[in-house]
Amino acid sequence: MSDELQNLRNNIDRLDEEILARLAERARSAQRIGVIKQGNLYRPEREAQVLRRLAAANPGPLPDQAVQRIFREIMSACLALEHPTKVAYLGPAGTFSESAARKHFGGAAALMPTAAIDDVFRAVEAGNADYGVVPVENSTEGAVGGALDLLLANPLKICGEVNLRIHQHLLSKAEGIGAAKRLYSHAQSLAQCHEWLNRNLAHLSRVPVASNAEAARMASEDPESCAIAGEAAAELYGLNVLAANIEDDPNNTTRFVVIGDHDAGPSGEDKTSLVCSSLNRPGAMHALLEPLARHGVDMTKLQSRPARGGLWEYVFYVDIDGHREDANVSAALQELNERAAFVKILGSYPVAAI
Ligand SMILES: C=C(O[C@@H]1C=C(C(=O)O)C=C[C@H]1O)C(=O)O
Repeated sequence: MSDELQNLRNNIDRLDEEILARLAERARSAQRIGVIKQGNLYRPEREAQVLRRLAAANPGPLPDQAVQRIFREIMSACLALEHPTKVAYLGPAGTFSESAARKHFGGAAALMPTAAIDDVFRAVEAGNADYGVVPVENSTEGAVGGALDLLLANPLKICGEVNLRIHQHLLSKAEGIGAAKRLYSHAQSLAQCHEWLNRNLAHLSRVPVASNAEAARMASEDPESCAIAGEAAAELYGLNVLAANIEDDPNNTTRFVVIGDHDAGPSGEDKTSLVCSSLNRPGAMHALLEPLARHGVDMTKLQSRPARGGLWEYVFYVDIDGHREDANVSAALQELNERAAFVKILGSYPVAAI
């Protein structure tokens, strides 16, 4: 081995020991904070601030995202010293919801798969999980209506958001597509790859199933089939990737929200989500949203859903920039409240840091 190589490795060994000693010191500080806080240690706003500060201070050559992923894991491990955070998600193992939960809570969290989205809400409400992660919208396919309805009906709060780039792969137990007779996937995933499928596999019958992880499981038992699912499902079920990244939109992204029994404190870069309905008279919708513009509050999402119980009546899901405790947001929300037939604040939370 050359002297230079040996020297560099010696240097890395010494640095690793320094990093390890500092990690231990950091973990002890987090433990002491746990004693002072007594109770729930997790603070989404503080974690977002840590990740943003480190990205801003990053001297390179590691990219900001790599630095943030490393520190996400450090915080996850520090938090687990108290007790591993229990997070419910729409299962089974291998779904994109699982990847979103991992991305947000890190490797030390205890993830709990559930059979349906409403079970995620139930697990958190019953205290069987500390938090839940649910998909709310996809950049190709739009709103996940069921999740929006549950957010309205449920007392839980949104305390975070996760954006996950969704890469879809064509998977099979077989080495090639030649013998395949069926294609399994979730309807959302089939829709996200619609054009690619029409161009490349128009002859194959498409079978929608409960989740893409379930599709991967079925394909693992049936070599005459293939599935569309993500990397996590491919690994879990030992499938070959016959074609990678087959989503039609190269920016295909799903937005998830984190739900818990409280929302988050202000982090300096926040969003607030609410649901409202206007009085049923001309110009009511404009009157409802006008205070936002007047107080300089940016609206980043406006989505309507049919209101349960009234034919052709709608509720509106609104996301705005800022925390509900920020002066301009608080003033705008108070006026909106006076003008609306109904308002529910779903929560304020940090803008996704990674
Ligand atoms: C240590 C704290 O508690 C938790 C652990 C954090 C960390 O390891 O940096 C950050 C926020 C909390 O989720 C804190 O509030 O500062």
